Amino acid sequence: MAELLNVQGLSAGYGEAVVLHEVSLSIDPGQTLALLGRNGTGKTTLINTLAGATQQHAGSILLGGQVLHKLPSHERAAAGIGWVPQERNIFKSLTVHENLTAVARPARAGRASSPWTPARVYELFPRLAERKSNLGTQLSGGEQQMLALGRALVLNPTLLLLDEPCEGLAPIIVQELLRAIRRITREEGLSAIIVEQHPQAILAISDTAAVLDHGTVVYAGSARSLQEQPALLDKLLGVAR
Ligand SMILES: Nc1ncnc2c1ncn2[C@@H]1O[C@H](COP(=O)(O)OP(=O)(O)OP(=O)(O)O)[C@@H](O)[C@H]1O
Repeated sequence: MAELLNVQGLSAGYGEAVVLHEVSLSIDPGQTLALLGRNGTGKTTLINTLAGATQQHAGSILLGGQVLHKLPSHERAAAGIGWVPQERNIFKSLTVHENLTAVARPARAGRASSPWTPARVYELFPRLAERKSNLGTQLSGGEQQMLALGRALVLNPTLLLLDEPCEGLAPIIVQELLRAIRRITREEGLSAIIVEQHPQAILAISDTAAVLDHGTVVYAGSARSLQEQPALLDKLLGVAR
């Protein structure tokens, strides 16, 4: 099967500072990759680099065979990247519905599953349907995260980049979001890279995993295998046992 995402020798950072060192990874169509690592190891920098929001020094990024690393961020969205940054970046002065309709774009030709529309986002997150006319400023943290995810979905991407989607949210909302993410990836077959602080929850809904340390990949392999080796996982994440 042809890879969906192929990253080779990626070095990137901020200005002259290099944070990622020769990162290589790949994702097959329909697969979910859990991106793990201690604080400050470069997870957000890798997500932002794929989205075109850092200084890339070396390496290549191909999505479905298309060269991404030479494109500016907005053209990467058009090429199929659905980025949900850590800051969520919703338009706070627009309503929920305006946030969704402002960015919606038709699905690519040849797509197997139904395209994402604002109506399908409301079906995924009934809370957003109830808040349709509310401004972004009037939403809870969980609702903002649902809207940020909905906004990425209506771009009809081929690869979702989710940076700590559950950060700072109440456990009941985390469960709701994880269920939605599982539905999007498992049932709809959308590919995703997910950064999360709670490895077990995210490994359980991922096919593969990559662990970063000091900006380099120190584990790349099956999510289940990592889940079944808690001692290795703790070692890679620097957790004392
Ligand atoms: N805008 C920036 N300018 C300069 N350096 C930055 C910037 N953002 C992050 N860094 C540095 O890059 C390194 C990696 O940070 P990054 O946020 O990618 O890590 P992370 O693994 O996502 O951490 P966390 O789990 O805490 O979010 C850190 O040393 C950080 O200080």
